[in-house]
Amino acid sequence: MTFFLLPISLGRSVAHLNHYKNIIFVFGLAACVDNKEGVSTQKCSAERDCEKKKKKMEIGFLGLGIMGKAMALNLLHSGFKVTVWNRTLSKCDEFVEHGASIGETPAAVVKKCKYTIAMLSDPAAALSVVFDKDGVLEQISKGKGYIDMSTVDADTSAKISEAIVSKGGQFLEAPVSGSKKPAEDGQLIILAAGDEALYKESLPMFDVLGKKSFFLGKVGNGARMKLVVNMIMGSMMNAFSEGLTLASKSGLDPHTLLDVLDLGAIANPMFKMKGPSMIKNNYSPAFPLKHQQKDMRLALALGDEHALSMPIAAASNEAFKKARSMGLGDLDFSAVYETLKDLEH
Ligand SMILES: NC(=O)C1=CN([C@@H]2O[C@H](COP(=O)(O)OP(=O)(O)OC[C@H]3O[C@@H](n4cnc5c(N)ncnc54)[C@H](OP(=O)(O)O)[C@@H]3O)[C@@H](O)[C@H]2O)C=CC1
Ligand SMILES: O=CCCC(=O)O
Repeated sequence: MTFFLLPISLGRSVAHLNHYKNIIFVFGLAACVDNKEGVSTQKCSAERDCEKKKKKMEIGFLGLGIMGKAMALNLLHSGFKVTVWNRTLSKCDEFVEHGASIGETPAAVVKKCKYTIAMLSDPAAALSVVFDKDGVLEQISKGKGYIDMSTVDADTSAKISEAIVSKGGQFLEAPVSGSKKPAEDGQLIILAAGDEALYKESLPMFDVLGKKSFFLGKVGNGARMKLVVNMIMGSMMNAFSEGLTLASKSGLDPHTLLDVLDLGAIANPMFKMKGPSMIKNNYSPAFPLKHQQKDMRLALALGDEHALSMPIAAASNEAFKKARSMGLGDLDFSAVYETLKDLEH
């Protein structure tokens, strides 16, 4: 632990508090705590050095959707210099008032920045941003790193990695666990794999974006881990929806079901957070259902590779597909609950 004097600053917004999330106040002294697999803000000998390091890091950010927006804002509020790009370019404008620059194309962003992060919807988007005209590949070169944090399959990640490395660049996949709120609060769980040197260089950024980073080895392992986690999550959401529906059909109060669940062995943050809004039919999107169905599909493809029978995941995928066919793809993935109500009529 490194101790240093810190001026006490109160009354900041949550985003600004994110700077200090690794800092514990002890009688006017503060300690940088290592909570990131052996690496964290303690790498800097003092907060002053961390700030200098951040200001020197020119970071590109591609994809300002639900997750990308929160992540790019956290980087900006933590003192990084950030250049943003989004396919719908007008979404970049609001970032300028937070100190960001705008890049006209992915290539322009990579040209300007030593490190570029991408947070895009799916494999097609991740490939397009790299390989299409004005894409990342046109400007990636030795000394530049590309960090794809989108949820994609291992093959997509490998294709991108090979292309980046063939141009002399470094590649890291780093999908995340955690949704809109953890992204806003800098509390994501980062599942990185690929170039280990780039992983280590990325830790000052990951310290801002997440609460824990894992380095999982070769390219593809981050994607695989993420798909396994989301396959479990999607299956749980379907079991939960069936439980809520069965409780209602049986004349039980679904709120009481939530209370019972929360006290027992299967209590979990997802039931606790999503349950009350599901009961109110509120599906304001944190994790869009279309992305959850994409993840189920990709996880099932991973199961195919290993001839693994996954009947629960397969049934859950069908439910998410049905929800998409009902026009619910842009709502939160908890809207899969609606498919059961549809069956009631
Ligand atoms: N939301 C969540 O809770 C979580 C999401 N994820 C994953 O993170 C990624 C982003 O998710 P999220 O932010 O929710 O998604 P959004 O749908 O909110 O944003 C998707 C982003 O991808 C861009 N995009 C889509 N298609 C293309 C394309 N062909 N070319 C270039 N850009 C494209 C969109 O641009 P445009 O604005 O122009 O449409 C937008 O910036 C996904 O892979 C998702 O699975 C991971 C953890 C949690
Ligand atoms: O990919 C989305 C994951 C959402 C979550 O972990 O809550």
